[in-house]
Amino acid sequence: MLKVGVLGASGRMGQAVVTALGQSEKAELTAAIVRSTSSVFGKELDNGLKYTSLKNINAQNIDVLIDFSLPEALEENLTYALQSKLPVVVCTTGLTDKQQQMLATASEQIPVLYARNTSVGVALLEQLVALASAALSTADIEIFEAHHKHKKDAPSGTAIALGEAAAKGRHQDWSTVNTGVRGDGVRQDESIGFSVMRAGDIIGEHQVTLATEGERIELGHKVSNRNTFAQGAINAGLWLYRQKPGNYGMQDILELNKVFSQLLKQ
Ligand SMILES: NC(=O)C1=CN([C@@H]2O[C@H](COP(=O)(O)OP(=O)(O)OC[C@H]3O[C@@H](n4cnc5c(N)ncnc54)[C@H](OP(=O)(O)O)[C@@H]3O)[C@@H](O)[C@H]2O)C=CC1
Ligand SMILES: O=C(O)C1=N[C@H](C(=O)O)C[C@H](O)C1
Repeated sequence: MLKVGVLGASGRMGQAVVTALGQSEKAELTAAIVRSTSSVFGKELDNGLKYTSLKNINAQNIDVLIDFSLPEALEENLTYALQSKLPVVVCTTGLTDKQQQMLATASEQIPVLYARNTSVGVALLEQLVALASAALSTADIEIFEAHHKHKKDAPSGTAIALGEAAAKGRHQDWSTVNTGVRGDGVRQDESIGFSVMRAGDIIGEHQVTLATEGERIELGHKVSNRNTFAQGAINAGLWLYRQKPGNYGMQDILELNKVFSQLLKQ
């Protein structure tokens, strides 16, 4: 059994991972990690473990860390992973460029998998978007995303990843074409803009539109249960535990790059 430490264990996603681990035959929860100021700190979980903080855990009881906390916690979490030489699956979104650089630097010493969306469907969608963007090289590309009213970052990490995939399909520099959330003004050619909805309990929806005069393609993905993300993160942990230090993504696990390049050769 893979021993998993969950960072941000009290949150919406942390709880989904805790539940999924309780039902897994391949991985188990060995540390439910929260801030020492968390309202659940010290409380007991169903399996008898207590919510604890990084300062109080024993790294010997952990094979891999899964991080579903918030960007504010990234540095402390990564420092712990480095000191303890533990692989870490980072699922937090809204990271700054500097924080993403921290992940790259850490990956020289430990295996790091950064997944802004751990679902299989979004990993595939990224490939489809890159392909469609390359094939319809003059189409206008816009990205819509919808999430629950508690979400803090916008556009979502997934929406940004889809924008990056679209730019990659056209060999464009993302920072040049990224226009952020659309506002006033006429659309500039090649710009990629975002529309954002925050409402109710929407778990996560994304749609990429490629529009030309007279027609448009819409590529989308909807999640109806957080277990989808939780299972993806656990599978990522099971895979990452066997890897050497390096910077990985969901594409590496699913080997989608290989599938697509073989398909395109036919
Ligand atoms: N990659 C993916 O597939 C997905 C990624 N996400 C991302 O995961 C993250 C968490 O989402 P969600 O579960 O909805 O968020 P929640 O707000 O429900 O949970 C956040 C968690 O982080 C903890 N936390 C908050 N602030 C700090 C801090 N300063 N230091 C340490 N821990 C802190 C909270 O603990 P407490 O307050 O108890 O101390 C809580 O456990 C977000 O970035 C979200 O975008 C979400 C879904 C899927
Ligand atoms: O905060 C969320 O809930 C989600 N965040 C991720 C993101 O920002 O892309 C993934 C998912 O869509 C849910």
